[in-house]
Amino acid sequence: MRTISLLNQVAGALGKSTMLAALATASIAWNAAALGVRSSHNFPSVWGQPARSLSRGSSRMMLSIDEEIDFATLGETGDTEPVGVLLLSVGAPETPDDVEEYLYNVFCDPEILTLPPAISWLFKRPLAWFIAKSRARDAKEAMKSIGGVSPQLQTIQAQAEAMKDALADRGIDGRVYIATRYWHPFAEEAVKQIVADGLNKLVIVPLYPQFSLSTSGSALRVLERMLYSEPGFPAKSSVVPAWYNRPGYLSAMCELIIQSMRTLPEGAVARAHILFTAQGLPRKYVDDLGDPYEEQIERSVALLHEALSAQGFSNNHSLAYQGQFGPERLRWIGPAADDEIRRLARQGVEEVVMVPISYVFEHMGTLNEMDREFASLARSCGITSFVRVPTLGTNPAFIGALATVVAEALPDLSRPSMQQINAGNPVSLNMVNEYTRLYTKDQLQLVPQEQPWGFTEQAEVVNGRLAMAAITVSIALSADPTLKAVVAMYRAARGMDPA
Ligand SMILES: C=CC1=C(C)c2cc3[nH]c(cc4nc(cc5[nH]c(cc1n2)c(C)c5CCC(=O)O)C(CCC(=O)O)=C4C)c(C)c3C=C
Ligand SMILES: [Fe+2]
Repeated sequence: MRTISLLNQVAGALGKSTMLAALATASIAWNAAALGVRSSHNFPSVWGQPARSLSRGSSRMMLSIDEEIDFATLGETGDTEPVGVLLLSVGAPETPDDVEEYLYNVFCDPEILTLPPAISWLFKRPLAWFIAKSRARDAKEAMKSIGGVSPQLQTIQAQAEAMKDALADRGIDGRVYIATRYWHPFAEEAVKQIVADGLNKLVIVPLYPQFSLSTSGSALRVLERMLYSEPGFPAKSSVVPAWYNRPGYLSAMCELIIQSMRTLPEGAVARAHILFTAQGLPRKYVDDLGDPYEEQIERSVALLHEALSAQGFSNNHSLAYQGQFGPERLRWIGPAADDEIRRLARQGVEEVVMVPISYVFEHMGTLNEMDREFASLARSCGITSFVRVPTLGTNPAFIGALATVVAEALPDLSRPSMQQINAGNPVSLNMVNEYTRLYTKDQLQLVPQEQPWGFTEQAEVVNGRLAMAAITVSIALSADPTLKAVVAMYRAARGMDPA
């Protein structure tokens, strides 16, 4: 189980019993804090999560790969009403000082760290805090090593600007907004602006070419809740969950790959091995939750290889994954990129062109992991030429592809949902919900909500119990009322050696 594995990871560093005691103590502190203290920080997109996921289990969305869609025939509405375009991404800390809080937000995401609902409300925030604390130092160092700032938001802002122009070129009055999952601007901030701007139409485009529950899925879940709970949320909205197979994306990628290949020493181009890399994902997402990410990554590679071959670059190629973390036994989709580099070197490969296919902006994973760690590993293994293909950024062909993706979504928006029902067409379950009012605002509030440091009914009951327990324990330990003593008692009670 993912959760247990992460617990084990932390436990590995501290010793299981110490960690349990620390967690229990943190939990007491947290719940005690819930008696009236509210953080000065606001993390709307984290706090807005229901404790129980709305669609865990077998009803998970599974995207099928449909090669038959003729994208060129979509679009063309002739409608001049302004359209909101909401770009979704991960978000990055602005400075090294933000790192801990940012990681806390990441690990509060139930799509990243999933706890059983029965204990989630009690342990999730202390556990997220604990993991964030234990990862923060390395993450801060990594951030400092790339100049102390992640270029992510700046690039997305430039992408948004460029998209506005590309949409205008297509006759669309697009207003482009940004929502990042774990840092500002959060989805709530973006939606507030969209509502204030009075937009009636919205196309949501995750800046992830391939769909994963852990990325686009998580961000869309937040927006789905807002669709039902935010007055003024654009009445007509559409999502493009994945665009890894769009011709514009593929040709922009090919262009960048070929440019990088041409920087290789003369004569080496044909010999170079193209190593496609993608962000890793715990195998459990694919095997147990039906995450289509791995399948879409593999399809991206096949399509890119096909497109490159058509331009005379039918080089040997392979696929590997990066960014894995956690304990050894947490299985990730593979192979891992570092293992693949070693394997290629063992086979005598001397030129490697590494292509990141799941990111569309530079960030820690490209600037630190690829440019420093993988490049130095490749050198030490005897690979003489190692070239990393840049991410798409504001590449005009790529921005054009995204603008086309938006244009293609417009006919969907201009068809009111009731029209579909009246026409007797099949519609999504969401649309049925809309019309049967399965989700009303009141009903939504019945879903247990995660709260920041404020009151929840559960927290109040537990606060009472935990406060009593804490008072009892501190009286019993009045000679030495410290965590160390609590841990010692805990270990003694379990018949363990002293820590
Ligand atoms: C189990 C944990 C994680 C999964 C699964 C995951 C999937 C995933 N992530 C990206 C792209 C990015 N992730 C970023 C940050 C980030 N992601 C995780 C964890 C998981 N991601 C963490 C803990 C963090 C924080 C940084 C770190 O400690 O590594 C970023 C932003 C980085 C930056 O701007 O500096 C990106 C981009 C994809 C595509 C993906 C799909 C499976
Ligand atoms: Fe990530």
